[in-house]
Formats: sequence, structure tokens, C-alpha cells
Amino acid sequence: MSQLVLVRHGQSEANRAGVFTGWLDVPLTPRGEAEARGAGRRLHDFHFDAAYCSTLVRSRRTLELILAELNQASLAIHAADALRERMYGALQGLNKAETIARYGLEQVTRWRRSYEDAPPEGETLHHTLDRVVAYYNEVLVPALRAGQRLLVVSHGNTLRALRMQLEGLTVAQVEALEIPTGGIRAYELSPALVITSMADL
Ligand SMILES: O=C(O)[C@H](O)COP(=O)(O)O
Repeated sequence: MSQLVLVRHGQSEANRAGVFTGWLDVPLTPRGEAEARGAGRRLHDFHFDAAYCSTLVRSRRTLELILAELNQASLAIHAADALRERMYGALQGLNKAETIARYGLEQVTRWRRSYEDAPPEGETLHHTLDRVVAYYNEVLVPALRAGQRLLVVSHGNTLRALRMQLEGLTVAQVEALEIPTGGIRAYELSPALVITSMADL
């Protein structure tokens, strides 16, 4: 039996400021660091064979804090561009409340949560899903087939996309899915990689 644990990074400076982040590389806030340590404590029963994060610092720092909490800080970390947040295009750096005031809640909700609508010059969730699932298939699937226990720290929209694929969510379900900072989703998988259990921790 293999295990796959997905964690969203802790609160970032941009999350705290209510700013569209995407590929902006912003650090965790003190609260975000505490959320990462808290995620580590909730994972106290887990022992991982490999750990993955994006090439953005909020993801890597969250992973390092979790591993430190688990006394597994010596585990090698694999950082991948494919696990970066959805690219938010022209919205990156803009305040979310001000963007709603300017363009309306309906438009901004479509930019944030629609599966097929891209934010201006940004990625659709569908495009994000394609690159994340390609990475999952190329890198994570062989390790899971070998029975490994994997920890992946990534971002709100990349994890929505990956969960859509893994859990067979419909478009309506993924559009309604919200993942909190520091949120954990844990799966156990059979040797054929069928999910045998899943839980929010
Ligand atoms: O990139 C961002 O702004 C956040 O990480 C996710 O934002 P969202 O919840 O507005 O998609």
C-alpha cells in the first residue's frame, strides 16, 4: 500500500494582504509558519519516503517546517516548476477586493474558480491540471507503484486540479472546492493505484 499526502502551503504575505499571487514568490507570514508546523504535528503518524514542493518559497518553506516537525529534515526535497501555483497573469499583484470592486464579483469569481475561463494572460485551471497531472504521472506514479509514501506541498489551485484528477471530481465540484492554507488531504492507494481511503487531516 502506498500513501500520498497533499498539503497546501501556509498563509503567505500575499494571502494576508488579499493579493492575487500566482507565480509571485512571497514568503510565509508568522501565521503561515505556524500553520506549517501545525500540519507537521497532524502528520505525526506518517513517515515519508520522498517529499515534493514547487519552486516557490512559500511551498518549500512549508515543506521544510513540516519535515522538521516530523524529525525527517534529512529527507531529500524535489522542487518542481510543474507544482507552481496557477499562473494568474495580469491579476498577479492586484488586491482581490479592489478587483471585485472594479470588475464585479461574478467576473472575478469566474477568473478565480472557473475550470475553462482564464484570468487575463493567465492559465485556466484546465491548463494547470494538464501540467500537474503530467508531473504526477511521470514522477509520482512510479514512486507510488513502488509502494512509497509521498508528501507533496503545493498551492490552492494546483491541488484543486490534482484532486479533480485523483478523486474524479466533476467541473462543478472542482469549481466549488476550497482548500485552506495548511490544509491536508491524505490518500492510501492499492498497488494498482486505486484510492482505498482518503481523509482531510
Ligand atoms: O494565487 C493566489 O492568489 C492564491 O494562492 C490562490 O488564490 P485564489 O484562491 O484566489 O485562487
